[in-house]
Amino acid sequence: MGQEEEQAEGGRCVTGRLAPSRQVSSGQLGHTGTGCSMADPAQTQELVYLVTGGCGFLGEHVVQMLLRREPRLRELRVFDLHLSPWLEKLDAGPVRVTAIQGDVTQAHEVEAAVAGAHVVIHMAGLVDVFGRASSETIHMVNVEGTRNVIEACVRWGTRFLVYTSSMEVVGPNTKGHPFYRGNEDTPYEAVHAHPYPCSKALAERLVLEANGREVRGGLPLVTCALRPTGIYGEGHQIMRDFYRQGLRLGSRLFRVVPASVEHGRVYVGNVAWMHVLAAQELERREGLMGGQVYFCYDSSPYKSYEDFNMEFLGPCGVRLVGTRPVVPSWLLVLLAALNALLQWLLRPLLLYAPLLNPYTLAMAKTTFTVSTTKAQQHFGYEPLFSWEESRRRTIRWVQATEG
Ligand SMILES: NC(=O)C1=CN([C@@H]2O[C@H](COP(=O)(O)OP(=O)(O)OC[C@H]3O[C@@H](n4cnc5c(N)ncnc54)[C@H](O)[C@@H]3O)[C@@H](O)[C@H]2O)C=CC1
Ligand SMILES: C[C@H](CCCC(C)(C)O)[C@H]1CC[C@H]2[C@@H]3[C@H](O)CC4=CC(=O)CC[C@]4(C)[C@H]3CC[C@]12C
Repeated sequence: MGQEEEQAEGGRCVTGRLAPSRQVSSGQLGHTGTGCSMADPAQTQELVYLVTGGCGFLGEHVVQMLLRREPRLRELRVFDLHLSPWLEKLDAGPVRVTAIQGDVTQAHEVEAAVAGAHVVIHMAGLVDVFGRASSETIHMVNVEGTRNVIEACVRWGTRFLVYTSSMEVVGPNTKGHPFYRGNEDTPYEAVHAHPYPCSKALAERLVLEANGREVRGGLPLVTCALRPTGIYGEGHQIMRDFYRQGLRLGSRLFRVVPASVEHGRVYVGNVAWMHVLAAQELERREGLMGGQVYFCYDSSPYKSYEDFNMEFLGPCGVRLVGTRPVVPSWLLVLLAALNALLQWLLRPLLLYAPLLNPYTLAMAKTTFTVSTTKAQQHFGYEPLFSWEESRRRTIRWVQATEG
């Protein structure tokens, strides 16, 4: 198992919004040392990568991972609706980092960012299961945004596209059927009603169907989709919310779903590593990997959502009250429905978006775990971070969030 270096500091980054018809304008980072970069000077640095959604929770880890683990990187374009301040502190070594503020729903902005890129990792999206955004907005960003990325690849001759999909493309379904230690071939009735899983399923289909399309220059586009289960780790907003809630409730949280319901969870560093590896290997193994889906997995234990969170919140002083749910199931269903009603009633006045709603309750109550080795077999993926290391890093981050 790898022991990744701490995040690098230093260097500077030129940021700027692209003019619609211009190609990417970029700034050369100061060459202030190699930092964490794994770049081997003997290897030619020729590749241009684009990461959409590169300033999000997962995106930040992917950007850092690419800088450390892709020695052929010449330029890294980070495309996001909101650029983060940490971009300015990146130590990119000899790699040029170009920050692009842009919107995936705007085809011309996507085109300008893709032009000249060899590989695109597309993870920009609206991750919303709490009713913050309308279903139309979710569709526009997640589906039409993905369509724009594909069309831009075709137009500019970009051959390799890795899409961040989700376990939600499969389930849990609206009937609450368990998916127990399933793999990519396990039969499951995938029925979606919520806008988020619907959008991820549609976008994933677009990406997989685009595999083999002829891009500018006559060569085929090679695509694959990675399906993380619930990601955790440094930067995970929902974990932070639970921690704050626990502190507000006197360092306690109350068990609301049975401990027997298991959830697949995966460490953000391993999801990032899997993206980098998939992107690197697509070229060499296009026949095998093109058009394929892969669950993201590692050695994190199977537990209920609440028990899993306690692996990190427990050492930070929060305890989980109850070996069984402290609230009867019917009452929880009622509260979730009440929250949905309140959200609807209050919408003209304010945004009411609590963690509990009928959809999140259904998710929390349904077992969904994966057990697969497909990524290992197809492109040699092994988790970079052990469970112990993932846990240690996450605890340290939770402790620091309230510090
Ligand atoms: N967080 C999780 O547990 C899981 C996430 N995923 C997927 O991973 C990807 C990344 O998710 P997270 O990092 O968790 O979410 P995030 O919300 O932290 O990151 C998404 C990024 O996309 C950007 N973005 C949103 N709309 C955009 C637009 N119109 N144009 C350009 N950029 C835009 C956001 O500014 C943000 O930086 C998403 O595609 C999500 O569906 C999949 C499975 C699990
Ligand atoms: C917020 C839920 C837990 C709270 C339940 C309550 C209020 C009863 O205590 C989370 C339970 C399962 C989570 C989802 C799951 O990990 C899969 C996901 C995949 C994605 O692609 C995006 C995130 C998410 C939908 C994740 C969101 C939070 C939960 C619903």
